[in-house]
Amino acid sequence: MSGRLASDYSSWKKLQQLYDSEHESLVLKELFASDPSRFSKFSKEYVASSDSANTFLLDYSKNLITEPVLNTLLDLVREARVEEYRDKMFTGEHINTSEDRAVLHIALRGFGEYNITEAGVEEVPKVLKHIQEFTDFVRSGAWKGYTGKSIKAIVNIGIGGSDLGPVMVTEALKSYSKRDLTPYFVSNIDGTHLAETLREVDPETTLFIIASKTFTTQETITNAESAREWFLTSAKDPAHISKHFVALSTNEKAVTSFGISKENMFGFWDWVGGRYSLWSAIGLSIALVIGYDNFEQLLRGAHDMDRHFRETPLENNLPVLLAVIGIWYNDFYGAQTHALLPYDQYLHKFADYFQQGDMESNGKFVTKGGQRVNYQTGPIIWGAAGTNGQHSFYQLLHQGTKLIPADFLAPATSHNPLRGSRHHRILLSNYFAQPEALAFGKTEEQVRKEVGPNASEALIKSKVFEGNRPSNSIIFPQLTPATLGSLIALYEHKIFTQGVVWGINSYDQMGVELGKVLAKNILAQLNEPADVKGHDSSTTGLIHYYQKYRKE
Ligand SMILES: O=P(O)(O)OC[C@H]1O[C@@H](O)[C@H](O)[C@@H](O)[C@@H]1O
Repeated sequence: MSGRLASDYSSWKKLQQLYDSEHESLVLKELFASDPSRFSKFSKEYVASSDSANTFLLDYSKNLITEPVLNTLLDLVREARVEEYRDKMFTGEHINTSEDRAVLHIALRGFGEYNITEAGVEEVPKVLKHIQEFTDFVRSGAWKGYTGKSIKAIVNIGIGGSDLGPVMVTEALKSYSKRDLTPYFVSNIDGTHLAETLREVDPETTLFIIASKTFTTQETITNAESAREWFLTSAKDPAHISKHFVALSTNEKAVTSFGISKENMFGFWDWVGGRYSLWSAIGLSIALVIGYDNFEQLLRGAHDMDRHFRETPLENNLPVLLAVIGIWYNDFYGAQTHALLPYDQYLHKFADYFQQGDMESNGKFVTKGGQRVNYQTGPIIWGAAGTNGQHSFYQLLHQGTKLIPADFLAPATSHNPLRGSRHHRILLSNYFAQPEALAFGKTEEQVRKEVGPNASEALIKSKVFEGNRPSNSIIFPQLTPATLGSLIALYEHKIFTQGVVWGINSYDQMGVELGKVLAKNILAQLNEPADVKGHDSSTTGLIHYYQKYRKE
């Protein structure tokens, strides 16, 4: 994160040489055949320091790496001074230089372990206590709505980091949820999102959580105002708002001027990035759904991974290993994307979550020092829960022309062991089979044997799997709050490590601003065709078409 170009590092140049001279010989089938200890060499078991039940295995042996490649990748981490920047993060230095802010989501789950002087850190326990008390109050039924009924539905109104984390985690930990408290998440400014949600809920038993770090985000504030209007149509008296609206924000002034009292506000601080905020007050909906104790387990799981990241030598440091393997494909093999493929229905939002987590953090072409990079930075993150993807896009993973590194994740035990876990065994057989098929493929010779002598050459060629397609596999005993916390933090620190190597600021998001400004300008021009000014002919033509056909 020094602002230097990564391509200037001697280890980067060495990696380029290694790639040029060796990539053709990096063939998984041969690498495995020539080294019976490859799995034990390139896999590691993680055991959380405070909880031995929180454990997982990371198998990275099915990657196009050798020990010299991996060692050089780790040299790159050293040359980029990742450990020094990691320590700066953990001591509260302002590593988000463009905004002059510390990056302290780690302190939200630090349980007082760090000696950080940044303002706000000392208030973390107080906010957690507030979350705990409020959560217990609502879940027990003691918190009553304006007609004296208990809360049955919570509607989180937020977008980006104020939505995706709570959505992903409440889905992931649904088996821990209080089933008579239904969560809804409204993010899109498209009125359909709010309207369809309001059809499902009753104003007398609904709690609205307005989640916005800034409390100025157009989508969230507009949705919140519309929700308040809907609520008051039934409740009439604005005094009832205090029983049905709470806010999660850093902006007390905006919260109170919206009509939510200070007592109903859960605060956090500017050093919590939106996409790293589920550990903060933004996690209130999570705590309401799974209960405070489980929320705390989630934080503890993340804290244990923080400790692993801080204390483990680079060779055994799991976020660092994932990061450097990603860099190898992204910057030397030219891979454009990275797939996250959880074989767990509960994790069906995992890839969506890390789309923001990774792409908003590392989708940047300028270093911290202001130089244009001459290499690729963050990959495109995408994915879906297995086995659904197998019946749609896996064709391209197996036989397409693109290299798509992928992470496969799965629990050994399901929370829903239907028919004596028959479903789960089938699921896991696919989880094991797909990386195997990607890595080792099927040769022309094997195909010929299968199809017999009368098959056409074209048919034979179409059935060949070239293999040599890399992946990581992560397997854990069961998806628990603590394990999920560790897994999320694993990927957060992977993103951190890559950002430092690429020399970019992973903690601002300047790239989302331009569109917001243009939309504001256009919004003021939408009424009259004569007002549409200052655009290119394409944008003007599109707005005129809309004006011709719109109905109010
Ligand atoms: O929580 P807020 O302030 O409403 O912001 C929501 C989102 O707003 C987006 O504009 C940012 O790019 C995200 O990072 C952020 O999470």
